[in-house]
Amino acid sequence: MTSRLLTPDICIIGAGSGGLSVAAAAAAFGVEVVLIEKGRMGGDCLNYGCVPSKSLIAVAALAHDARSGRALGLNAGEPVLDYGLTHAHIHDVIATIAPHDSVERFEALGVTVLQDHARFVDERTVEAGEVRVRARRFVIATGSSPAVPPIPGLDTVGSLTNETIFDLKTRPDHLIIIGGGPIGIELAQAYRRLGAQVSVVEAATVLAREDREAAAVVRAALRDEGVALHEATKVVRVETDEAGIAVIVEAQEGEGRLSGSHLLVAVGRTANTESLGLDVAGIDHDKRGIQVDQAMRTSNRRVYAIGDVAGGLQFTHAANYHAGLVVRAILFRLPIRNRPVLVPRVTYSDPELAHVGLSEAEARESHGDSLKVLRAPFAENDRARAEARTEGFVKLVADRRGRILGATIVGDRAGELIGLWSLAVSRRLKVSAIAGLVLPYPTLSEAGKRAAVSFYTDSLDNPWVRRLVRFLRIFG
Ligand SMILES: Cc1cc2nc3c(=O)[nH]c(=O)nc-3n(C[C@H](O)[C@H](O)[C@H](O)COP(=O)(O)OP(=O)(O)OC[C@H]3O[C@@H](n4cnc5c(N)ncnc54)[C@H](O)[C@@H]3O)c2cc1C
Ligand SMILES: NC(=O)c1ccc[n+]([C@@H]2O[C@H](COP(=O)([O-])OP(=O)(O)OC[C@H]3O[C@@H](n4cnc5c(N)ncnc54)[C@H](O)[C@@H]3O)[C@@H](O)[C@H]2O)c1
Repeated sequence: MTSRLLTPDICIIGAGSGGLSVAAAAAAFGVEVVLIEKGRMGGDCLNYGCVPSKSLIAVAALAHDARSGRALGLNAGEPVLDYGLTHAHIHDVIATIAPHDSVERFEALGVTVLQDHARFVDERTVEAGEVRVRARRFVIATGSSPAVPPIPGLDTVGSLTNETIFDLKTRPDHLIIIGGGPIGIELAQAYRRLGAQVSVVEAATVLAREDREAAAVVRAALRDEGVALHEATKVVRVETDEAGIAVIVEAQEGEGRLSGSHLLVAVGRTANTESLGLDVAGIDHDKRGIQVDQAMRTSNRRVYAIGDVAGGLQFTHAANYHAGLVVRAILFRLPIRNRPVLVPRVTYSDPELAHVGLSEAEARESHGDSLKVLRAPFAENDRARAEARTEGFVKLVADRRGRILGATIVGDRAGELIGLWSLAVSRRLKVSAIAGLVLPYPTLSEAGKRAAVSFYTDSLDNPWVRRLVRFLRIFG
């Protein structure tokens, strides 16, 4: 077999969130780029992740709003679901975005797109089908796949993952979900709101990576809506039964059995490192993914790894952030440093749970007792009251001088509210910057300002401040 040799400046493996961002930016600067994708352009986020899940969540939110209007005097009746149309909506949204990530668009930008499986054959050559690519730099952006836990019976019952659940054309009657991370929780609430019975089996606690108080608010909302949460529960085995699928579980109370129509496995991700030829290319990797330094460089100095495969944060905007860093390094040879603390995250449950910067626990480790924890509950925010969305709070952590170290928001539209705090953390702002902001009334963002203002609450009782105010009165 004769193979064609390409010698671009940059070769990117994987056309998902990370790879496409590198390709688009490099092509915009007129750099020669080869992009290799073995599956669907757009990767997980577009096809099996963010986009379909948020489209489903949007329909579920409409159903929930229709029901919750009753308490406010608006009875729209019980919503009637046509899941066929919900399925169509999900895939219409994917189809609307797909041209932006398509082979056609990238070729029009000047990128050579190869639709094949890529693997390294030596330290500076990648093979994709009949093409060999020798590039000045390589960027591995191969993402991750759903992890498969070693649960007896799992391979025989026909379970779902994020790669298959959005293809269902009918709504599950009883969806059992193994795993209470962001995937499990977002989809549990969505299917429950669409009328399914939903049970979540979680080995530890739901949303365990999040602030405990904030996760408790989401947990309470899910329970209120009728999601059955089984925490600290181990899956012993799964088998088929007359309902469809049975999950045998073990908790402190003893063994139990959950019977459902469908089973979703959402227990984390496995980095896509297999069959990439990493060892022949001298690229170190382990169970978490490809090992990179702070500059996203692998043990092979020609090769960078970004996004889910790089073993750190697994978010679309994290992959985009990594992409921006490596473009700066490869094109302009600028020094770069990956700073995960700047990357916000949002779980799109309702209420949403958003976070950026240090958590309270992390900040306490580095700042000890001098740490200031500032809070404002949405129950005291007028817009939240008007909209009957008073659950949740804003929590800030600041050092003793008021520098903002981190923010957690749980509540309605928390994902939209976290942007301001991302700016505060990345620009090392002090609470005074936010306390001095003029914000429109009535908005949810005022809760954040209120938390910032509370930094000064102590000074209201401070005798020196009071004395100063009395003294200044002398001047008329
Ligand atoms: C259900 C779900 C919901 C999510 N929701 C959100 C969300 O709301 N917000 C958010 O920020 N993140 C979300 N994520 C995470 C987000 O999807 C990922 O973090 C993001 O897609 C990672 O981008 P990436 O470029 O690293 O990988 P991907 O987007 O997965 O792209 C990797 C690409 O590489 C290709 N590839 C792999 N191996 C090879 C090879 N050898 N040769 C050629 N091509 C290869 C794959 O086919 C794939 O297209 C969600 C994930 C899931 C599963
Ligand atoms: N809104 C978002 O940005 C968003 C949404 C979905 C996914 N994601 C990304 O995708 C990643 C993967 O999500 P995920 O929810 O699959 O993973 P996760 O690792 O965040 O959570 C998996 C959960 O499954 C539990 N678990 C593991 N094995 C189990 C078992 N055998 N039985 C019961 N429980 C078990 C773990 O304790 C954990 O709580 C996330 O970490 C996130 O980075 C992001």
